Order: sequence, then C-alpha cells, then structure tokens
Amino acid sequence: METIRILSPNQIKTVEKEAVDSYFLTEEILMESAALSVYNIIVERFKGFSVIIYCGPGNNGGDGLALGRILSNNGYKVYIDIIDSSKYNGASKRNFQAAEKLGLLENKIDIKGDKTLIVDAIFGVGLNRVIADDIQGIISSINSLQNPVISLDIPSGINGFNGKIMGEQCINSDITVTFIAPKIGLYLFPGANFCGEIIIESLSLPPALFNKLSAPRVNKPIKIKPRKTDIHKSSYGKVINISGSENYFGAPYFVSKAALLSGCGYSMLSSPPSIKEAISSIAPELVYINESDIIDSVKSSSCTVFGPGLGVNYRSKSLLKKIIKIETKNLIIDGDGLTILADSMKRIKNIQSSLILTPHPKEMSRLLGKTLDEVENSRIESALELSTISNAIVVLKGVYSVITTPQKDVYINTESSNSLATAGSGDILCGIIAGLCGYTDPLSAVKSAVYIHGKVGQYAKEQIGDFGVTANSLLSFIPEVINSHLDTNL
Ligand SMILES: NC(=O)C1=CN([C@@H]2O[C@H](COP(=O)(O)OP(=O)(O)OC[C@H]3O[C@@H](n4cnc5c(N)ncnc54)[C@H](OP(=O)(O)O)[C@@H]3O)[C@@H](O)[C@H]2O)[C@@H](O)CC1
Ligand SMILES: Nc1ncnc2c1ncn2[C@@H]1O[C@H](COP(=O)(O)OP(=O)(O)O)[C@@H](O)[C@H]1O
Ligand SMILES: [K+]
Repeated sequence: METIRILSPNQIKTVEKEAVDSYFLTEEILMESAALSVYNIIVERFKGFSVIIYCGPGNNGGDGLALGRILSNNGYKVYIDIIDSSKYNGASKRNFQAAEKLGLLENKIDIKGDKTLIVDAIFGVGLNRVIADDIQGIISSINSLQNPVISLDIPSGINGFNGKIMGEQCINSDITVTFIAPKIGLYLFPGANFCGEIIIESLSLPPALFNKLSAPRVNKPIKIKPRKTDIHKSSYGKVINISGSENYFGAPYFVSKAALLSGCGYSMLSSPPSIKEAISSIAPELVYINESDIIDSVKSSSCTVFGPGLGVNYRSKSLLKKIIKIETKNLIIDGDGLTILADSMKRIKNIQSSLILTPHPKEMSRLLGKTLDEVENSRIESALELSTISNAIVVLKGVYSVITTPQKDVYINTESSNSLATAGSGDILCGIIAGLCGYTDPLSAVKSAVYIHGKVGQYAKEQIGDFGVTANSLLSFIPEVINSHLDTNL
C-alpha cells in the first residue's frame, strides 16, 4: 500500500495540473470520479435517504452537481440548492446544465424529513477569503439541523492550508470525503473539530504524481511480525526505565508494564525505593535496579527511558548528564527528562544514543523557547526544528501526533481517540516505543507505537465508553491491538 501524503491546497492544484498536462486526464474525469466515490459511500451508508446538496460557485459545487445527477439517475430523490451559478465554467458548467435539465434545482425536499441527508459542496480548497453574511447564514442554518451531513473535500469554511475557520462557523460535518489526498487543514485545529470521519478517496491517480512532493505522510497502519519460536527473554529487547518520584508513582508502572505488553521480555525499573514497595505486588514481573547499577543496565539495554514522573532535581539532572554520555542503543527522553533537557539544550548534540524525544506541546515550547501558541500554530515546523537541533526522532503529541526525523520526514498519526486524554497515557506511549525498540529499528518503533497507542485509545473507548477510560484500563488493550495487527507474511 502506498503511503498517503497530506497535501496543502496548492500541492493539490499542482498534482491536478500534472495529471491533466502529463497523464491526459481531464477536469471532467476527476470530477466524475470524485462524485462517484461519494455516491458509493451514500449507497452504502444512506440507502433510501433523500438528498439535499448545497452547491457553491466553484468546482466543489461542480462535484456536488455531478453527485446530484448520479444519485438522481439511480433513483434517489435529490434537490440541489445553488448558491451562485454565475461563475461556473468547464466541468462545473456542464454538470450545472445537466442538473438543470434533470429538474434537480426545482423540487425542494422537506429538510426536516426523517431520512434526509445534507451534502455540503459549498467551498473546497478554493476558499480564499472570509465568508460573507449571506453564505454564513446558510452554513449556520445547516449546522442547526439534526440531519447527517457529508462534506465534499473539506467542510466548507475551513481553510485547507491551516485549519482556521474563515468566518463565524464552518460546516460541522459527520463525514468528510476528501479527494486525491487529505488536505493538511483537516488535521489542524480548530478546523479538525468539524470534519467528523475523514474518508480519503484517491481517485486512482498515478502514484508518480506524488513522488516529488515534500509533504507529510499519514502514519500507516502497522504490521507486526509474529514472534519466533527459538527465543529467550532478551531476544525481544531489554528496557530500562528511569522514572518516578514520590508524587509520580504511576509513571514508572505504566512505562515498564507497557514495554512488557508490547513484546519486550525483560523490563527493568529504576525508581525511588518507596515506588518499589508500592508497585512490586502489582507488577512482580518487573526487575528492580538499584541506583548503583543504573549505568550498567543502560549499557546492556535495547532501550532506555528517561524522565517520566522523575521530578526536576539535583539527582535527576546529574543522572541525565551521566546517561547522555553513554553509548547505548536507544534513548527515549520524556516528561521531566525533557524539562531538564530544555535547560541544557547545548548538551543535546553530545548524546551518544539514537535519540527519541516525545514532548507534549508545553514541553515542546520549553525545548524550543517558544510560546505554547507558537508551537500549536506550527506543529509540523516545531517538531522538525527539534529533530534538526537534536538529531532525534521527535513525537509532538496531541490529537494528531506529529512524528519527524532529522532527515526531515514527517508523519501524521490520524488514528487516535480522546480517551487518551488521561493522566499516564503519555507514559504508556513511551513504554510501547521502548518495547518495540527491542525488535525493530527506532523509526519503525516510533511510528508503530504511536499507531498502536492511538488504536488502544479507540479500542478502549469502544469497549468502555465515552467516560471511564484510565491509563490502567488502556494497558489491557495493548496486546489486543498488537495481536490483531500480526502479519504472517513478513
Ligand atoms: N483539484 C482537483 O484536482 C480536483 C478538485 N475537485 C474539487 O474542486 C474543488 C476546488 O475547486 P475550486 O478551485 O473551484 O474551488 P472552490 O472551493 O469550489 O471555490 C472557489 C470558488 O469560490 C469562490 N470563493 C472563494 N472564497 C469565497 C468566499 N469567502 N465567499 C464567496 N465566494 C468565495 C471563488 O470565487 P473567486 O475567488 O473566484 O471570486 C470561486 O468561485 C476541490 O475542493 C474539490 O472539491 C474535484 O473535482 C476533484 C479534482
Ligand atoms: N484528545 C486526544 N485525542 C487523541 N490523543 C490524545 C488526546 N489527548 C491526549 N492524547 C494523547 O495522549 C497522550 C498524552 O500524553 P501526555 O500529555 O504526556 O500525558 P501524561 O504525561 O499524563 O502521560 C499523548 O500521546 C497524546 O497524543
Ligand atoms: K465542501
């Protein structure tokens, strides 16, 4: 499966131009394919519904007009509400004429009808200014209804470049069917709140059109090789987790346990003695490491985790100084480890291990000396900046976590769940990465772990519900997610 690129509206236009100029496709073919792809979704999910389509002045409106024709010719009751027909040309104009001829602009449908679907084809990636009051009124009246809404390409009102809302409101969709490639604005807030389920319809364009583009990739679903037969407890890695303090007794447990549940056969923990007592009965499979043995354990491990709940104090600062000098395999710095690192960024270049940094936005703001808003408004750029400065794989956490590499690759994780917004969930991510580092390369480990973590959130929400997911309950879904992604062909 090709990796899907997330494009800016300008890149989409470049792809379209090259498809037409070099591959002999036409605007009509693309519009018809887009409309057909949505028709198939409606047949599958909204059988027997009447459909009201709101069509704007450009090609997004053209897609809506083509969809209306296809639906109507296949027995659906369709009404098309035209917002402005004066600018139609090319494929949009032909689809407008076809819809007119079929009488689709005339017979209104009772919008409050039980089974009435609304299609939003007002604006796509051509939205280029703040929406004026008259169209804003249409958008708010659609939003005030209970009917299901499908947006074509992007919910009207969202800026495809940056996720900003170009007026008071954008369409609040249940489903967004996005064409050719997902637009970056679908994954940036506040717009990302209004997209509902995002379905990507690639329109079967030649993959070569995307090769030259420098654009983030969607973090692909994982495939995990089943465990071999002839293995022992260290074959799938040894993790040492240096974390926890008086007040943060959960972090050490969540990291070390998540590493074990992700395949690591030997999970070592270095924490203050009070934590050993607290968690030894609930996690007897962990191996406790005394302060004097930390350095040797780091040297022999497949992955070291430094920082979750560790506290920022003399001990933790001097430990980090020692650890970054050791040549070890993989080092994940998270939580308080990142806060300590933010105060000594010049040391980052001396780190001997393959480095993984997993900041949330506040930690990222400390590391880069930016405000939180600056980080949130430039998530991809911020993650890339940190990867470059630190020569590390970076995960900037959030609803759509961003993964970057020093080679400037960018991946956006699109599978996640708000059930992950619970204390300790970041520790679990850290543990999954550490676990996977034992049997796969660091970038694959990070990408797979972020994917698994997102799926764990989804599974937990599905089984527990909207409320009630805690870090403890997340743990139990890790094996289920990994085992359902095993691929015997690998
Ligand atoms: N690319 C492809 O390969 C494919 C593209 N496809 C489809 O085409 C869509 C892009 O079409 P598009 O470029 O015509 O833009 P679109 O979003 O319909 O709007 C432009 C119109 O809106 C107007 N306008 C803008 N802002 C406004 C405002 N605030 N208030 C009022 N008016 C405003 C603007 O007016 P102007 O600036 O010219 O005055 C212009 O008339 C894309 O999203 C996808 O759905 C598919 O067919 C598959 C293949
Ligand atoms: N609303 C949300 N949707 C999806 N993922 C979320 C959401 N909120 C938080 N997450 C994920 O949960 C984790 C929280 O990590 P972090 O803030 O470090 O928590 P903690 O320090 O309590 O463990 C991150 O992986 C983040 O991407
Ligand atoms: K739209």
